[in-house]
Amino acid sequence: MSPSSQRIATVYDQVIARNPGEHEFHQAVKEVFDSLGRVLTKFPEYVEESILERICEPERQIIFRIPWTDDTGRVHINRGFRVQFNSALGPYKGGLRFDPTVMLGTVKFLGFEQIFKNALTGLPIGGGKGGSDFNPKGRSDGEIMRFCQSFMTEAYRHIGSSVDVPAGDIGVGRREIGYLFGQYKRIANRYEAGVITGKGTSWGGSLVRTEATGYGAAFFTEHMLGAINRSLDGSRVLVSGSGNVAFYAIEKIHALGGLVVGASDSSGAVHDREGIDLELMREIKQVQRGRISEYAEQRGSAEFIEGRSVWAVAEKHDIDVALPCATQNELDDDDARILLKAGVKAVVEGANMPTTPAAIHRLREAGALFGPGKAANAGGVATSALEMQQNSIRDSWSFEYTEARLAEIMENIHSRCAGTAEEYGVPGDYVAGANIAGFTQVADAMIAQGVI
Ligand SMILES: NC(=O)C1=CN([C@@H]2O[C@H](COP(=O)(O)OP(=O)(O)OC[C@H]3O[C@@H](n4cnc5c(N)ncnc54)[C@H](O)[C@@H]3O)[C@@H](O)[C@H]2O)C=CC1
Ligand SMILES: O=C(O)CCC(=O)C(=O)O
Repeated sequence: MSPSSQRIATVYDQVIARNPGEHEFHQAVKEVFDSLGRVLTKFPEYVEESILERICEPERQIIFRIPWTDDTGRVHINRGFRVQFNSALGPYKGGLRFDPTVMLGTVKFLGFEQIFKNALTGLPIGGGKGGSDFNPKGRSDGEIMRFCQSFMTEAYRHIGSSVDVPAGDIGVGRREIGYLFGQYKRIANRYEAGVITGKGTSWGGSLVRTEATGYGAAFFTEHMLGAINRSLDGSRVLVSGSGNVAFYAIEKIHALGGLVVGASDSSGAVHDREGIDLELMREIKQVQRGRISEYAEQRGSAEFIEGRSVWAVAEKHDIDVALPCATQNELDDDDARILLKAGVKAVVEGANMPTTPAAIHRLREAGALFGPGKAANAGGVATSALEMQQNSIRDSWSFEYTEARLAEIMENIHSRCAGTAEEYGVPGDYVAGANIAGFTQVADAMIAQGVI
């Protein structure tokens, strides 16, 4: 084992020992560390300055009680988190997730990913993430509002437009951002628009932020396919999920000439041979907040596959491209096998860490392209940073201009990942390219800022 590999193994063992039971955090750290052997050999100062040890330790972790009252008057207690991971490049930036599965390890894995993703955008934002184990499913608007107000009653002390800027993630969309911002404004007694992103466009939000993660993932996919002389035009595509990221990924893939023949939610998947009808999907998922089975009930060309993931559609349909856009570890080794048999050429992560390490290995061994989330889904946070820019100059940009900025940022991320992979002797390895490019930028800034 080389001295660099030895050091990486030692620090990884320390991460496991210091963060027991946080398996998703361990997984995220390992995926980055696996790319860094050559980097540490080339830049011994990263070892001398203990950058690996420092980058795995959040600068600050806040855990708090969230009491709230339901519509019957019953009091509930949830747990809130904000992990302020790394501020070497700018104020902490990253979303909030409201989901019953959220625990400290979840927020740490997401916050860790966010450090490198935010670096790749080329914009001045550090890495952070937050959330709660609150389950918004089935809750009334009033209950959601009271929960968000209680969350912000504690969180407001820790955030600010130059300190830490939250946004949405799973279970947190425009409605929740509104309630969170309203409570911040009330307690802080100032209209500090840049304190949170994903706001409504009439009160400080940026056009394109809603669409940005999905659109960005589609742009990134198009660049990856371009590198092997293919394109989304005419491609048969599967997208998992049917939330914010999935919906707008499907919209842009269709605009670029692809056909998305499957989507899903946590109850199952739909297979639609004629392509997902987004107006029907919008009505069911965004307006009625219903289940995806209702889509199949109302659409003649669609079939509901109960309790299975969307990758099951690849047992019945040839597939060129797959975009996991729902949640972590949702595409495993068996799914990768099914997708490869169906002819998949590229898997691109719209979600954060949705592909298991074994699945990534299988896909890459088989010669399929693999686009990691920290690069492919960075369009959301990048557009959040554009929202912060607009807030600070009290301006709002047109849809066309903002989308053009997003497209340019995604093109730059693609060429940075591809170029870095080439430079380190692993052409086409977007995982290594993204990890090395993000890590070196953050590490250099940490060294420049001293031991803090
Ligand atoms: N919203 C954003 O701007 C960004 C989100 N992401 C990531 O994208 C992913 C999706 O986030 P959003 O679309 O914002 O959340 P969302 O709450 O709008 O949608 C999540 C979707 O995933 C589905 N889902 C959850 N668990 C599932 C499972 N086990 N199997 C199948 N479907 C399942 C839900 O039914 C829902 O359709 C997450 O990993 C998130 O961290 C990444 C970058 C930015
Ligand atoms: O826009 C943001 O700040 C949040 C984006 C996010 O949470 C993510 O990239 O996973």
